[in-house]
Amino acid sequence: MSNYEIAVLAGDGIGPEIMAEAKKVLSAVEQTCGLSFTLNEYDVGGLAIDNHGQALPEYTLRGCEQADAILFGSIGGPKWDNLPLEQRPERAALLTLRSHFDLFSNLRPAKIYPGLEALSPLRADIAASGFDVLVIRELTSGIYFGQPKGLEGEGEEQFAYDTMRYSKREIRRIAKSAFEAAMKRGKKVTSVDKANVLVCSRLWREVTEEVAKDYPEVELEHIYIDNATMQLLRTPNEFDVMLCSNLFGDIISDECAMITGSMGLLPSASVNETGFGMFEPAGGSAPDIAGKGIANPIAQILSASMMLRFSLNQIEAADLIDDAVLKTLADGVLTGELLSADKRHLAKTTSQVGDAICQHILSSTGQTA
Ligand SMILES: NC(=O)c1ccc[n+]([C@@H]2O[C@H](COP(=O)([O-])OP(=O)(O)OC[C@H]3O[C@@H](n4cnc5c(N)ncnc54)[C@H](O)[C@@H]3O)[C@@H](O)[C@H]2O)c1
Ligand SMILES: CC(C)[C@H](C(=O)O)[C@@H](O)C(=O)O
Ligand SMILES: [Mg+2]
Repeated sequence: MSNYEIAVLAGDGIGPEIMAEAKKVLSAVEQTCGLSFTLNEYDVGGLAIDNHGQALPEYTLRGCEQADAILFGSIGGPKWDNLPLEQRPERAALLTLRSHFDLFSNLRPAKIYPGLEALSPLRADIAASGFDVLVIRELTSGIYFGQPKGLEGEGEEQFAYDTMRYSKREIRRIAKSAFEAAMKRGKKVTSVDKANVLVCSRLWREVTEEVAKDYPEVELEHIYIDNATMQLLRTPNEFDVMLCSNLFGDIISDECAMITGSMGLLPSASVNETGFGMFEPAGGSAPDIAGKGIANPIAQILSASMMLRFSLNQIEAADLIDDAVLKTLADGVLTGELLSADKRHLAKTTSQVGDAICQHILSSTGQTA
């Protein structure tokens, strides 16, 4: 029997609530697929600041290094918002983990699920035309990681700046990820940039064009970021794979999440060149709903599925989870944010949605919870 060591970093806000459901799902997968998971839990983020004085304690980092994969919840929240940037959970833990493991390739698949078309803010006839986009976001460079400088100057002349930088090597490897993904999907890459203004974007275009030559079957188109945000709403089914730099991918993926109906539906995989990865919802710790048992656990559960698919090569188990999620949504077992105001009294809790997904997994082999 294959046994996998998973570093589980639930984090803050809704993190522990939705992680509890992903753990249940992994347990259902153990019972049905003959796999075994050792889930090692570590503090991270604000919780780790409170418990250990730093957002990414040494024991957490070592635990991640020893694991086969990292399952991450979400971090941050108002309690830690006033810390200096370099100590905040987002920078000190999340960005450090991404950089430490060189998790440059971030996959964020977004689609409108059957039966949930009415949830999309897209116009009904446009939503009916379909939406199934894979955002490929460069995750370890760009403006997030350019040399940060302290404040300089005085008074009204005081200034701050962040530096956007990209090397050809960094652009080439993320572009390859996008073309490889497009080969398995709709054979189209839309590269998002701001090449009418930014030097980094000019280089981005040049290198992307070079990479495209190795993939003659894949159509490459370029689009400016501002236009991309608009066309996503106007002609969403024109997109297949969207290749984005770090900041543009952050913004585009939140827009894609909302087109599907909820931030709570968007999973993500962040992988390096060896296939090692960290898997986490694209959304955050959602302080506005934390502690109420109403967060949607699906993004976290689908992130566990991406972990099985992309890092552990357990395709059958991943398919089983994805299928169980589809069935649960089709059954109308939905958290409140997926329901219109007049139907909100029918909302299920985080835990009820997790249970329903487990039930579908177990019943696939005739077991019951
Ligand atoms: N990967 C991460 O850990 C991560 C990602 C994004 C933001 N953050 C952090 O999270 C904190 C809150 O950020 P924010 O409010 O800008 O973004 P957010 O993604 O936490 O929340 C945005 C909106 O989406 C909703 N939402 C998010 N996840 C949901 C879910 N599973 N189910 C239902 N609704 C959901 C929230 O209720 C909120 O209305 C900040 O500290 C931010 O830096 C962390
Ligand atoms: C929390 C923040 C640093 C992070 C990012 O910007 O990458 C988040 O928004 C995301 O999308 O994963
Ligand atoms: Mg984001």
